[in-house]
Amino acid sequence: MALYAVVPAAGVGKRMKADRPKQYLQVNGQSILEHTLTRLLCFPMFEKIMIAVNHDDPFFHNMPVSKDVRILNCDGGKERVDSVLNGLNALVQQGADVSDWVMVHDVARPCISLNDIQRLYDARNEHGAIIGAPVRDTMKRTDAQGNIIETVEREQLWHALTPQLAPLGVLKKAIEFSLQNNLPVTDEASALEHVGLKPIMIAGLASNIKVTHPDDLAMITQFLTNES
Ligand SMILES: Nc1ccn([C@@H]2O[C@H](COP(=O)(O)OP(=O)(O)OP(=O)(O)O)[C@@H](O)[C@H]2O)c(=O)n1
Ligand SMILES: C[C@](O)(CO)[C@H](O)COP(=O)(O)O
Repeated sequence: MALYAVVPAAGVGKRMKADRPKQYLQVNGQSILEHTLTRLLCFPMFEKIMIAVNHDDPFFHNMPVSKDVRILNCDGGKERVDSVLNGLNALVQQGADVSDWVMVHDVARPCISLNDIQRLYDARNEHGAIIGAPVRDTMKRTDAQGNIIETVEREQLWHALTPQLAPLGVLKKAIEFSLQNNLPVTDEASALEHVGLKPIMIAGLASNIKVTHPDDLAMITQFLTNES
């Protein structure tokens, strides 16, 4: 069975408060999107990489990486889950089979390691598998005013990261079911859980952070500089 990637990249990056969507901010002379796609392209097993971009995206199609033979693109959607579903449907339209494997990876996670991708692929199963990082700190829940309400048990508590893997048809049906039933889907595993599946957690590098807030830029610059 073939392996495909879907890269949700149609967000606007509100929390980054930048002059452009965060995936187009530059780090070491390249946009975050280029860092991420270049890294995914280094994993030879990806048959095709389907990136979901905003319909009016003024940047993507002018980038050399958009011309790579393995890079396909489709329109993103209102929410991340809609962009992912659009990507899955676009892959099927391009000839992917529902029995093929798909990994979904945020464009905003440029520090993904090829080793983590390989380990996720090696863990492939019908329930799905995701890359995560175990929580390291004591976790607190607060009220809206920041008053600590409780300490959250952190045993077996993880940060869900990406990529997240599943059989393409299984994930597509799980997302469609979740949307039809108004169930919350913030990652692929939550959709799989909604249909009773139990994806496996694979411990990955904590450096695989999602660029979300302005202070994340310094961190990924450090990670990407140290790797090069
Ligand atoms: N409608 C959307 C919303 C998000 N994403 C993508 O989903 C990933 C994770 O989402 P997030 O970090 O929340 O990105 P944004 O939605 O851009 O950030 P914000 O919530 O701060 O606006 C990102 O790669 C983003 O581009 C997407 O493809 N389509
Ligand atoms: C999918 C994800 O990266 C898992 O941690 C995360 O949920 C995406 O960010 P969002 O802000 O929830 O869209």
